[in-house]
Amino acid sequence: MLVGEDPASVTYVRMKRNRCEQAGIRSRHVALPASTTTDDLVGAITALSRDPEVHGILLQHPVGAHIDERAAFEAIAPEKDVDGVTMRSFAAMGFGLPGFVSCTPGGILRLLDEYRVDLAGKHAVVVVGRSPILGRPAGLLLLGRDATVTYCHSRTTDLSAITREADILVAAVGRPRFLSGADIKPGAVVVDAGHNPGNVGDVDFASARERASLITPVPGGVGPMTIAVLLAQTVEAATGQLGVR
Ligand SMILES: Nc1nc(=O)c2c([nH]1)NC[C@@H]1CN(c3ccc(C(=O)N[C@@H](CCC(=O)O)C(=O)O)cc3)C=[N+]21
Repeated sequence: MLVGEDPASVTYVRMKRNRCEQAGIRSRHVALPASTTTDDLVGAITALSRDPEVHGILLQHPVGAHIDERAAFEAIAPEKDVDGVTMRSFAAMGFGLPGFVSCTPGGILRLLDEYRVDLAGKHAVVVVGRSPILGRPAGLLLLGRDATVTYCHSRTTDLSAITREADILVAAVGRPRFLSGADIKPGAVVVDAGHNPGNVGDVDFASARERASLITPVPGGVGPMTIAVLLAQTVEAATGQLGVR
């Protein structure tokens, strides 16, 4: 689902739908005009929430500034919240209870697990931007795995001094090449969750790879994991709703 015509958003929606198709999951793209109001959007999502043919709903963030995005997210039925964006999903994740997680943070954890990155007791620094579905939930998931979590942001004093203490550094700022080798502790694991125009991450890969023991590239790092988690949670939602498990 899409509000407005931001070209990056259009690309992401297309990628997600392609991957659904490859996985045999039918997808419906509900493109709404830029003039859509909060009421229109909540109405459209409520209809999908009630539609028994639909098992998962993703509202592509960000929506236009004139729209109450939170109200729109909350119109997603909890059992269809495959992107983990509702307050209920967020709270469950924060409490370490089962439920759908935000796809990018979920993908980051899957990636770290796959590469056997030890999290317990490690200092994880998450540099957050303005996305409600990325940095904050990523920190909560890391906390749930017993990492010592520090959140940094654009107003953090001496950011680099903190990132240089990170065993695991998650960049989720949304600013191209915001972090580089000088901000990284030698041997750190660097996760670049940034997606900026032109497929540029939040980390300057060339200098960062000199210091990091493991580092995710952009493209080909976190992005495909986001989509993998989306598909996995959609299958889980469908099997749950169809009672086939
Ligand atoms: N409610 C919501 N949930 C999201 O998960 C969400 C969203 N809104 N809004 C937009 C961002 C962006 N996003 C991406 C997912 C995959 C790639 C991805 O797979 N990228 C490829 C790039 C492929 C290419 O263009 O070459 C890669 O990193 O390798 C990128 C970006 C999900 N988002």
